[in-house]
Amino acid sequence: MISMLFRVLGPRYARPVRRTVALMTATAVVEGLSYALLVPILRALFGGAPGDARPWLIAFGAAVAVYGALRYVSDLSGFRVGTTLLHGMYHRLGDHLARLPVGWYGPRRVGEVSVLAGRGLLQAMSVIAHLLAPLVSACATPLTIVAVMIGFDWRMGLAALLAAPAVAAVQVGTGRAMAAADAERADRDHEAAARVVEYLRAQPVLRAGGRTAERFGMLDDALRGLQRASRRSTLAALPGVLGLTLTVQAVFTALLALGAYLALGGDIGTADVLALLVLAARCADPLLSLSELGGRLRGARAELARLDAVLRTEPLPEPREPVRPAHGGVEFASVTFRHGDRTVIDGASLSVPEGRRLAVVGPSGAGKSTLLHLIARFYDVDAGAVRVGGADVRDIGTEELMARIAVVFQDVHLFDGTIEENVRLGRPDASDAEVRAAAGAARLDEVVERLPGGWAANVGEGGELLSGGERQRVSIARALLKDAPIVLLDEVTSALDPVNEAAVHDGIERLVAGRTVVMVAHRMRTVRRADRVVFLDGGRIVEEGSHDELLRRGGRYAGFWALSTDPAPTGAL
Ligand SMILES: Nc1ncnc2c1ncn2[C@@H]1O[C@H](COP(=O)(O)OP(=O)(O)OP(=O)(O)O)[C@@H](O)[C@H]1O
Repeated sequence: MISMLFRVLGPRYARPVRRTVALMTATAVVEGLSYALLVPILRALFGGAPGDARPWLIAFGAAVAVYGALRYVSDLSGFRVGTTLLHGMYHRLGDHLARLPVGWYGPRRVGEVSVLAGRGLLQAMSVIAHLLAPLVSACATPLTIVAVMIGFDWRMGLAALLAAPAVAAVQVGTGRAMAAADAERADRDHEAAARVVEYLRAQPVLRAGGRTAERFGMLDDALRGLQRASRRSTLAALPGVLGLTLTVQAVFTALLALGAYLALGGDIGTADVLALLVLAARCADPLLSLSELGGRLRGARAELARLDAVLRTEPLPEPREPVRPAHGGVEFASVTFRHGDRTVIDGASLSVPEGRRLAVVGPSGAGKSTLLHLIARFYDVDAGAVRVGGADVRDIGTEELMARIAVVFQDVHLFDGTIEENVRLGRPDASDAEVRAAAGAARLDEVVERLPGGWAANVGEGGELLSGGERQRVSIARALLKDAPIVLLDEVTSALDPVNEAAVHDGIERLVAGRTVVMVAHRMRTVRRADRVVFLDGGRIVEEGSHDELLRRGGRYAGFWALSTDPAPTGAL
């Protein structure tokens, strides 16, 4: 666990943690040594010379004061390192998430990562802020006490030392026995948290479906699963707690018996036995606290493992010697791409010369959006190559590639800020006039005029205060502002109202003018804008040509349009 902790922390934070652990160990040792002074004190008090106890009592007071000061400093250091780490880890996780391939962000990931970044990170980092000091103390203080006992009487000391392997064995056994129950509980916990997020997000759909009073079955199941897993994990912990208590008591009883035996044999004085037993009793508390600490540590370890898994997910490799694309053309050379076992793009080859437009058409699930994602290198291909400007996208630096590509996808995400801030994301250093011009070209200015607050109007979380068509206009304005030579367009499938439809159409016309365009087209009107069309089915390009050629050929493409335009009125396309 310690190596996982240091790996998660990274080299920058490992050193302050090591320093804090050293300070905590020193504190625990001083605590143990201060207890050691009880032996001469008790010896003097019960050995018939109580006056001899005075200097030892003063030394004990001084040792307790040193311990108190060290404890304060080490607790403060643990707390400070914990909070600094928490802050640092948020940044580390955030930076790492920003470098992960966009394709990594599947629908489940959002719930998972939000739980991890919130509660998970807190729990993982609580190891340092709250668990490290008691853990170090629970191990180092008893060991120091045992070392002192060996110094006073090796037989009693060695007998006490036997507790160490016994306690370690119980702890390791409990950890192993609990591993499955703990992992299940942590999984259920994450599942339930993700379902709560899903339930909240699904409110509009549930209400529209009239399921307001009804409970969300999947959430109920997840919560029931969590309850069962928690019960199993609590029950699984019981033998460990009991085992630890019995072990500690057994060792203490053995020490008591050994002390009595030695005292009766005259090998050791009664006062010494009493003093050593008091020392042994001081070991019991920290040892018994191990069972509670163990449970909390296991919980933190599960979160640490999740954090470790995310941090170990490799970002797409950056090229060592990046290549600059020579032009704005796009090419697929025998590209195969799989999602898990499933081949989503199967040996696709195509070419879009600079300034030309390619429409991608095909049934749902054919792989159309994936084709666009591969151009923007959301994922790396499994075979073949995707080239932009003649260069393999894997050989182009991410920034360079992103600078050449503007995307307008169906699900537009807006940040909770003003319209202007959202448009400016396309090119953060654009002048106000450029932002206004792009917004005008996307007919976003009409939306701005209507909104109270105008340009400063807030769009709400995810752009919820704007309609779907209005959000599309923001996305088009962003792409226009970016002024990239290649445009990837995934056409909105849902119907827009006539005003928005016309505005989005106008905006897209301006956006695609003079650029290389690859667009997923769902409407005949969009396809007509393209120079060439590929018809994709099951990840394969089954037909390719101009719209008119393909219609004349009477193949899959012609059949597809016949089917999708009938019985819908052709005017809608
Ligand atoms: N993250 C993912 N993990 C696993 N499979 C995925 C993932 N994303 C997409 N797929 C699968 O890949 C296939 C192609 O998906 P894609 O979105 O490219 O199709 P599409 O032609 O754009 O569909 P539509 O027109 O319905 O949007 C689908 O069967 C989809 O289920």
